[in-house]
Amino acid sequence: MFPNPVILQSEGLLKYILETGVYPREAETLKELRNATAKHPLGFMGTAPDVGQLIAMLLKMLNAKKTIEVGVFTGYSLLLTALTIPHDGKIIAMDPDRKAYEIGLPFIRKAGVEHKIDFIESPALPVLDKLLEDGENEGSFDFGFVDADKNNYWNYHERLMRLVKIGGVVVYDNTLWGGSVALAEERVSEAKREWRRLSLAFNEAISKDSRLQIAFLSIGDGLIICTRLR
Ligand SMILES: C[S@@+](CC[C@H](N)C(=O)[O-])C[C@H]1O[C@@H](n2cnc3c(N)ncnc32)[C@H](O)[C@@H]1O
Repeated sequence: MFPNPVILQSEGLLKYILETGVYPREAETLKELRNATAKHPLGFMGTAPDVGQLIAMLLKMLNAKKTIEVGVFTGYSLLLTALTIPHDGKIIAMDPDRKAYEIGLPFIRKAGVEHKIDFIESPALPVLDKLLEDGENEGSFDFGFVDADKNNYWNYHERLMRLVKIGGVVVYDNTLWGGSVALAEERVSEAKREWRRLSLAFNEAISKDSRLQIAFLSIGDGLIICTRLR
């Protein structure tokens, strides 16, 4: 999500990073999608552009061709992924909110990458289960990005650990939940408490998961990058 309370960096520092190294290199269609999304009633809750830059680098380093996207919204991270993977790459993307996806669709079309996207209008869990029913999908994905409902993060994790190949990467967004994970509960607004609790539980569980190598970062709203080791 973006903009967000910045966790360990001042707003000035983030502004400096974005203006120096992120916005000048951001694809025009991504910029346009981001601006169009700002008019959404919920504002721009898409992936932060600096997180997007990191994701694009990971995708390139992995030579990712087949990816999963859980939580599309208007498609900032989806378009970013589609622009980064090769011409014959494929993204299976899921979100129950088609209306939001349609706000970003003109920019996906303009970028000429729609053919790489299989958008499924549905909550993600049944889609991931369906993919797993076909044994051929197990261990076949290079990359997954999760930016959706917190209460299901661990359910997504269990499934993605089977869908992503050994050596593949899964990235979880919003793992610091506005910095609330580092605050005492009484200092957090009622509205944020439940997802703070879920974030704490998920972060602890993933930190103990011996199947993974992880990098836990304070970029954007908090990011955990996991490599499947076995
Ligand atoms: C923070 S937004 C995703 C932002 C997106 N990555 C981007 O760059 O614009 C979270 C999205 O998760 C979606 N979502 C909520 N529950 C979901 C579920 N059960 N399965 C899949 N997506 C879900 C919401 O509809 C919303 O569009």
